[in-house]
Amino acid sequence: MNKDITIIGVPLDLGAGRRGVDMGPSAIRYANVKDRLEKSGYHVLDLGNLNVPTPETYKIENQKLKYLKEVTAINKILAEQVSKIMQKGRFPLVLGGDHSIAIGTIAGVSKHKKNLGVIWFDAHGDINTPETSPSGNIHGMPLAVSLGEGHPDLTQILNFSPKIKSENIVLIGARDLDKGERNFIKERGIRVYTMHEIDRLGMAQVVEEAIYYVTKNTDGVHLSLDLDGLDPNDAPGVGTPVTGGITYREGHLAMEMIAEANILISAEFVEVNPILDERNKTAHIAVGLMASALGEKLL
Ligand SMILES: NC(=[NH2+])NCCC[C@H](N)C(=O)O
Ligand SMILES: [Mn+2]
Ligand SMILES: [Mn+2]
Repeated sequence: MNKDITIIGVPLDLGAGRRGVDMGPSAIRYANVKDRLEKSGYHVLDLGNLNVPTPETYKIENQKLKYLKEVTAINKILAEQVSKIMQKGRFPLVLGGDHSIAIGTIAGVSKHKKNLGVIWFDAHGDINTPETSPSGNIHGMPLAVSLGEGHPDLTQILNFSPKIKSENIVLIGARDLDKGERNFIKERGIRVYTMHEIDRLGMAQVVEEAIYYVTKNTDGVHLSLDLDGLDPNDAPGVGTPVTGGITYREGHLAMEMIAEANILISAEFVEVNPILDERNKTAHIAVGLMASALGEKLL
C-alpha cells in the first residue's frame, strides 16, 4: 500500500439541492483525519481546500444542470490537482463536498490509468443525465458523466472521455434509483449490489464478489463513498438520507476487506452535512471508515 497520502478538501455544495455539505471538509478535519491516518503509519500531507464559490453569489442558469459553469470549473481544478498528486506517486484522498466532485477526482485518477476500477458506496445511483434527472442537481450525475454521458463541459474535463468503463464499476448500497437510472444500469449491464443483495448474501460476500469484479480487468481501484450509503441512524449528517442503509458494522467490514485486498489507489468521502449532523457523528464515522479502508487495525 502507498504510504504517502495527500488530502484535498472540496467545500462544494453547488451540485446538491441543499446547503451544508460545503462544511464537510471542516467537519472531517475536526474529527482528526490526519492524526488518525498517521497512527496507521501514513505520511499525510493536507493541501487544504479548493476555493469554491458560494451559491448565494451565483444564479441558477439551467434548471436541468444547476450551477453547471461553477461545478465544471471546480471539477477541472480538482482533476488537475488529483492528477498532479497521482503523478507524484501519492494517494489522493478527497474530502467532500457534494458527490459531483467525483467527476473531477475520477478524471484526475483515470488520466493515469487505462482501466480504472471504481467501488461506489451510495444509497443512490448518481447515474442520471440532464434528461433523466428529477432535480437538475449535478451530484446525481457523476457516474454517468464519468461513463461519458452528460453535458460535454463535464464529460470532457481533461479532454478525454469516457473516464471509466461500465464493466469496471460496482455500486454497493443502492436503495433509491430514479427511473432513468434503472434504465441506464440495465442497458449497460452495470453491477449493482442493492440493499436486497446485502441483506441476502451478507456484506462479506458482497464485498468479496465486488473486489473480484473490479480487479478483473483493471489497473487500480478508486473508492467513492457517499455517507448516505450508510443508514441515517448511524450517519444522520447527510443531505439526502434514505432509510434502510448499510450499518456501521457492515460499513467497517467492507472497508477492512478492501484494505486487506490492497487494491485502492485513491479515495473520496463525500456528502457529510454538519448542519444536519448530531455532534459531528457522521464526520467521525467518515474518518473511521477512511482509517479502516486504509488498513487501520486494532491489533
Ligand atoms: N450524491 C447524492 N447524494 N445524490 C443524490 C441524488 C438524488 C437523485 N437521484 C437526484 O438525481 O437528484
Ligand atoms: Mn447518495
Ligand atoms: Mn452520491
